[in-house]
Amino acid sequence: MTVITKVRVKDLPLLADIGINPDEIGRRQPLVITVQLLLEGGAVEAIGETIDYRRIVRAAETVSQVHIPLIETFAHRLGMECLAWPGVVEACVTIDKPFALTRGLAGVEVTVRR
Ligand SMILES: Nc1nc2c(c(=O)[nH]1)N=C([C@H](O)[C@@H](O)CO)CN2
Repeated sequence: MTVITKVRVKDLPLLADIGINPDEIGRRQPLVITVQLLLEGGAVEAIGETIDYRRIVRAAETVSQVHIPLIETFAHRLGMECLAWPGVVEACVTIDKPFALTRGLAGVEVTVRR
């Protein structure tokens, strides 16, 4: 039997100093972030055998503290941080930037894998 465990934080709203345009530097804009982590190992019976999803929120908040030009870079940095945690073999980070376009919703998805 195979057990596949994924831990997810979905649609986390976050303010970040993000953007390639000069007027986007030094101010914070809303992002909506979803992170899904794939864990190795079997059935989870205790919090110590998984990733506390509050840790994902804290990591996203930490990445949002510095200016990052591209949402791809933000997603990659957050994914790499999560991948360094015990038992995480894959991190998929989706970021939407709700006010980037006057029409449509801009977003990216970055997956990093061990
Ligand atoms: N693929 C991307 N395209 C663009 C990004 C981005 O992060 N990834 N960012 C911008 C600007 O910062 C935009 O949000 C405002 O003009 C443009 N294109």
